[in-house]
Amino acid sequence: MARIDLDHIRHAYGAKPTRESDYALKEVHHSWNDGGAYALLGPSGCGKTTLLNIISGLLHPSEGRILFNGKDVTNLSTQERNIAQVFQFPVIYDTMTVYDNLAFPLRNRHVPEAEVNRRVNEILDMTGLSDMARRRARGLTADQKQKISLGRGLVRNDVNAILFDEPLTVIDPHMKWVLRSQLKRLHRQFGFTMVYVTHDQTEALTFADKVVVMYDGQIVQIGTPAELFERPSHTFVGYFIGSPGMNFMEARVDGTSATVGSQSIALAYAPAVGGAQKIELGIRPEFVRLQREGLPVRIGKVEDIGRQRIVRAEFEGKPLAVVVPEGMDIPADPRVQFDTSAINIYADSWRVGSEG
Ligand SMILES: Nc1ncnc2c1ncn2[C@@H]1O[C@H](COP(=O)(O)OP(=O)(O)OP(=O)(O)O)[C@@H](O)[C@H]1O
Repeated sequence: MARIDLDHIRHAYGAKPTRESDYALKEVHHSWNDGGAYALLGPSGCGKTTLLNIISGLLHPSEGRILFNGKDVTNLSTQERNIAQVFQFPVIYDTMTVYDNLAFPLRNRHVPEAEVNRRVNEILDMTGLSDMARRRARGLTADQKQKISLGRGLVRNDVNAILFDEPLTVIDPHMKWVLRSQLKRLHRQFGFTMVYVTHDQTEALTFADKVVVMYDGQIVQIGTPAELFERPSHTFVGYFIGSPGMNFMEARVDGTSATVGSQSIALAYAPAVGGAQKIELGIRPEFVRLQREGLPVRIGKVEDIGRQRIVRAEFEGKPLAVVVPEGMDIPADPRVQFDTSAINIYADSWRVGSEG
């Protein structure tokens, strides 16, 4: 397993990039821990696959270096980097049996047959494919084939990293959940360095120790699920993580007080907003309360989503989502209160800490 250093990596698909917007991947400079489980999360086109392909060696970055355990592998092929990959669609040998497909990566490296047998049986068990071990892969369904692909990715224990590119797309929803939990268990057991690309936040948050949120060719935050929820570094993270996402309201800030429209809201700290052009107050719908006391608000639609309700309200002429937990009443003429400790302040889209 390996620690992965991304050293000032940039990538442009076009020949002579001149402007920042020419780069599909803007500067990425990070270290990923040996044995970490990382999810690359972001919308379509944000650069996830580009970054994954740079790590795997399918793509040579326009600029920068990539290191595995301190060794520069930028010019090495995928095979020389010794990594396993699982793609969105199955990559298997149709004419081989399920067993032989799983054994292939091990036999290729001359692993003793007794060890091959032990590891293949473990993977067959994990993927629920034991009953069809002796069948040829050709006749299997798409999700069974994809389970073989996953198994082939997991069967070796000597790889530097395992890279997954939206591997569960073709798997049915229940099996998705099962495989995700098994991946997590395997990770705990064997400590593989895993990088998992997805645009599905549930998938990312349940799989990873660290979620790498990408937006417009940049990594905007690397954090635990709790950090992404409580302290989004960028407004995109606030908006993208959570359902509904964070509320953002344009504000003015003076010391420990923010003003939204004509209302003043107390802050827990004095944010260092400097000369920012746009200042926003961000608060998750879970930390907004509808009570008898507080600031004026207009209630719009109330959506009942089972264990809680989402209230679509208007605060100072701007939309405000509020999550009302089960068993909590909405008063007849409600006013709104913001949980001070849950307020984040953003200057030109980036979260700012306290002054001084
Ligand atoms: N081979 C290519 N040639 C030119 N541009 C490309 C190529 N591959 C990707 N791009 C562009 O680079 C940007 C990043 O694409 P990338 O596939 O890395 O994003 P992604 O986050 O993986 O998206 P998706 O979730 O849709 O796979 C996009 O604007 C895309 O159009």
